[in-house]
Amino acid sequence: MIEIRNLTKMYGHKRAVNDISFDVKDGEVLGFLGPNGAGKSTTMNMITGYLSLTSGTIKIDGIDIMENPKEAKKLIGYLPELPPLYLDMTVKEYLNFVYDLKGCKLPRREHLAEICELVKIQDHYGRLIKNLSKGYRQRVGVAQALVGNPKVLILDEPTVGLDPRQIIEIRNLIQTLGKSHTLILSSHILPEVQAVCEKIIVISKGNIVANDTPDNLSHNLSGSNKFLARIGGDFKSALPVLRAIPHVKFADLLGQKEADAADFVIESELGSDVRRPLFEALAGHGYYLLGLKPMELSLEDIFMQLVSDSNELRSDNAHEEEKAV
Ligand SMILES: Nc1ncnc2c1ncn2[C@@H]1O[C@H](COP(=O)(O)OP(=O)(O)OP(=O)(O)O)[C@@H](O)[C@H]1O
Repeated sequence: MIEIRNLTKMYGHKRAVNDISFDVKDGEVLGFLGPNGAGKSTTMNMITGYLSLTSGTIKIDGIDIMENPKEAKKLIGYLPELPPLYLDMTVKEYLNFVYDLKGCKLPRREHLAEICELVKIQDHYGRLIKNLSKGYRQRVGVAQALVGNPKVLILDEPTVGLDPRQIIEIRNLIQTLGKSHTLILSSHILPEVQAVCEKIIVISKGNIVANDTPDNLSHNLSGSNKFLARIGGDFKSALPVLRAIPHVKFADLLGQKEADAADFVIESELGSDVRRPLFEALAGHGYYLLGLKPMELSLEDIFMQLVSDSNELRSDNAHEEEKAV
């Protein structure tokens, strides 16, 4: 649905987005993640046609945003970081205004009523936007993005500045919208992306440093399979048993959590599944496997690792460039 090739944006001499390429499939919910200043908003603004490209191409459903901006923009609903609301309008006036602005051809009353029901603002339809809470204003921002029934929704930091309850409500709304749209969610809040996205792209200093599912990111970067096992019985001599299991590369005692049980960390080689041999070995030696859970890296850990790796890479390149000069 979205095809991005070799996209670059320069602000004068500053390279804000550096030769990035990625696809978003029809119906996919993509998290676009990165620290402040990474180039997220710049990328979103280029995809939505608000900002010109320095080089590269962006196609929405096969339509080139630069060659045919009007047709491409019809396919996109955009909620920028600062929603373009007119505070002195009522919700009704504002959504009708957006409807006219977009040249929407759908039956006006039914279409707007449907949107208000979906984002749950029907009870505030006649109220001035300036009198609404931040959470409700954000819903109005989402509503304007939905006018015209676009196939693609792009939401830039939709929960920034909201209180915890409002954040949960907007996240639930994003989840609902993700079922019927191709959606890009830009954020620097990891749990948010993890909660709603099937795929994650991490951008740092204008470069893509990861493009994968949340599970794969966590799995691949940890470089091994780590488990936390609670073992019952005479656990004091369990370590040699664990270490003798084929493909276990590390095992150690973490601590005693129950009267006759202890927790062990077990790390196996990547690509091997030691859960069954583990069970058999323990049972064979008279131990009880009381619990087994994966200890994958959190997205938080991964994010820090990716962003710092990309910084190291950049400073290496900078040294190389200095040497070349
Ligand atoms: N109009 C502009 N002129 C010059 N530099 C800009 C302009 N807009 C953004 N930048 C710079 O480009 C880089 C990318 O900015 P961008 O706003 O896309 O990042 P971001 O990932 O969206 O960050 P944030 O989460 O803080 O909004 C930053 O270094 C920023 O300072």
